[in-house]
Amino acid sequence: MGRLGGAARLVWRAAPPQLLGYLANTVLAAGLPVLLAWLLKGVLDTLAGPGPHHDLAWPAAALALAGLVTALSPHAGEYLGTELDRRVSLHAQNELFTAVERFSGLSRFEDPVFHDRLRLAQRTTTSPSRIVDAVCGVGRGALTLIGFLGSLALISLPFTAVLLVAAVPMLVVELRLARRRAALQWTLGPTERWEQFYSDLLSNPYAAKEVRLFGLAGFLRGRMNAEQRIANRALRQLDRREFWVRALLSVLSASLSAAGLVWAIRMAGRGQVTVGDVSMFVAAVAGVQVALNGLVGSISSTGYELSMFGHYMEVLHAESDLPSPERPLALPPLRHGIELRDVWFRYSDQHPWVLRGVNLFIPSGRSTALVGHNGAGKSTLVKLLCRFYDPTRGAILWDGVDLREVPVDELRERMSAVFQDFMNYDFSAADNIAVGDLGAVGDQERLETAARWAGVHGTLTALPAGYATLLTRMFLSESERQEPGAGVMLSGGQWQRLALARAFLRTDRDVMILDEPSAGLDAEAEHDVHDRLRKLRDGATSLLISHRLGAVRDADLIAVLSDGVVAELGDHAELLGAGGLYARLFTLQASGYQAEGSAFQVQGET
Ligand SMILES: Nc1ncnc2c1ncn2[C@@H]1O[C@H](COP(=O)(O)OP(=O)(O)OP(=O)(O)O)[C@@H](O)[C@H]1O
Repeated sequence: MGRLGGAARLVWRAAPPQLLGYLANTVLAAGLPVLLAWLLKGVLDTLAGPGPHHDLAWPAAALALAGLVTALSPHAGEYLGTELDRRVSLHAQNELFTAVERFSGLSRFEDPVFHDRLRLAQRTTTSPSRIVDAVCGVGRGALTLIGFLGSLALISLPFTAVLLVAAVPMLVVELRLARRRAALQWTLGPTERWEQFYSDLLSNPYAAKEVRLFGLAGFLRGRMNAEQRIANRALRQLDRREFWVRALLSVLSASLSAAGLVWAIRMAGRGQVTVGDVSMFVAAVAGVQVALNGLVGSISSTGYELSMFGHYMEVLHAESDLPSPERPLALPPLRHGIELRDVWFRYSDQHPWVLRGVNLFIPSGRSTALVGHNGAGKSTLVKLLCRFYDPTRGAILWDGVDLREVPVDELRERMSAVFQDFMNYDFSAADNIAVGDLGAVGDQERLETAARWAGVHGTLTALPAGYATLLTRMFLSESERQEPGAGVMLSGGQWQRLALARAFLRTDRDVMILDEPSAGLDAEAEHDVHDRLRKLRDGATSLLISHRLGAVRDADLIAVLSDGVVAELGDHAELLGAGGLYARLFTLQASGYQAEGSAFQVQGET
């Protein structure tokens, strides 16, 4: 009932006039067949009586009018139903993604169960209008049924009772089938996700290189087909079961009608009922059966749609993945620094520990660097700083205030970041930068300043439409595709610079996080970017992660993450002197630049 109420409220919020129109049409459609049958009986009985038949003009006109409205009503219903669908779908989709926006962390997006639920919830955004449709179908069926049952009962009460009793197993069976179908949709979730994954890989331009070079297409297609076969097998089983059950029920209902018809004809032959009664009987039996079938179908599809709508409601009412503080504290501007106090973290209870008691103070106004082997947990630490997850144990304190005590949006407003796995948006170059701060949309001066900082301004101005050039060819219309230079693909390093420009839009923020900001850049560009970053980080609070140790050596503080803890801490000279992991890695990297007998040395190293 809760889901039914939820669906009804949603439809009412989305399209009140369309809903009222649809309901009115439903009532009309329900009453018309009964009215038609009675009018026809009246006309036939009058005709069968002694003539002349001057009093037939009005019933005939009413019959014609009822016939006309009967003919128009389904079209009106279809139009109103489709319009209702459209409006409800838009409204429901908007509500769904507003709810998804509430999940401020990342864990839900990494949870397959959540993905299955979201996929079904997206698919059921038209469910509310279908539920209304099905409930209307129930109402319409019930009204028609009552009308015809009343009419049939006047002719044969026992036959009416038999028809009604025969409907009970039909209803039970249909409800069970509906429940099975809804359950199957849920069970097939992982299969459908795999299938989607393979089909995306086969058409994704970013995957196309490897798929072609390694000859993966046939392999992926085979796996995709295998998943589809698994789903088809399960669906086919259910379809077969539905077919046999429904065939059996149809035979039952057809036999009943035939028996009734034989009985009515014999009665008329004996002169015990009129011709009009026979016509009424035939119309009523057909009407009752159609109405009963419709009613049972509507009840079962209401059940199915309500089960599916449950996924939508679950997403809508799911708790946020990050608990929000009951009495949030204001986040002060960072004065002293951010402290990680005995931070332990693992992605879930089933995952191993990534951080095992990290203690680190990131001082305000200073540059800190974080280094360590692949998989040491550097990016994880960054994600904790942005509060994409909460520490499993321990706390992160912003000038002594626990990050869990402040509104997460406020925290993120204070940060600027370039992530290791930054996004390439299929937008224009200008919008690709502006997403770093939506306040900069259309502010060409700000965008250009950020692009200059990232050293990408020249590249962007040289594009066919400058900053307005679309950085994709995926969304161009047929005519746009013909234009030379419409939709340009950037190189990896150029994308990296755009990601940097995005972060540079936020230089006024309290903390700047740079996770491998120069990974895709050529040597000159890397040198240039780090030069700029050095200037930018001077006097600002920043955290730089880089495997290029030459780039982190200027940091005021370098932390080495190893085995889930900060194993070494100090500036470049101190860490080199300590002769630990940092010294080993630095020396190893530096040796790569020192060709034997070459005059080239890593800057500052002798
Ligand atoms: N979303 C996730 N779910 C589960 N495990 C994860 C997730 N992200 C990372 N990990 C695991 O956490 C560990 C630390 O990963 P992280 O990305 O933080 O390392 P890193 O130090 O940044 O590595 P790299 O230098 O290669 O970028 C790895 O073992 C990784 O497999």
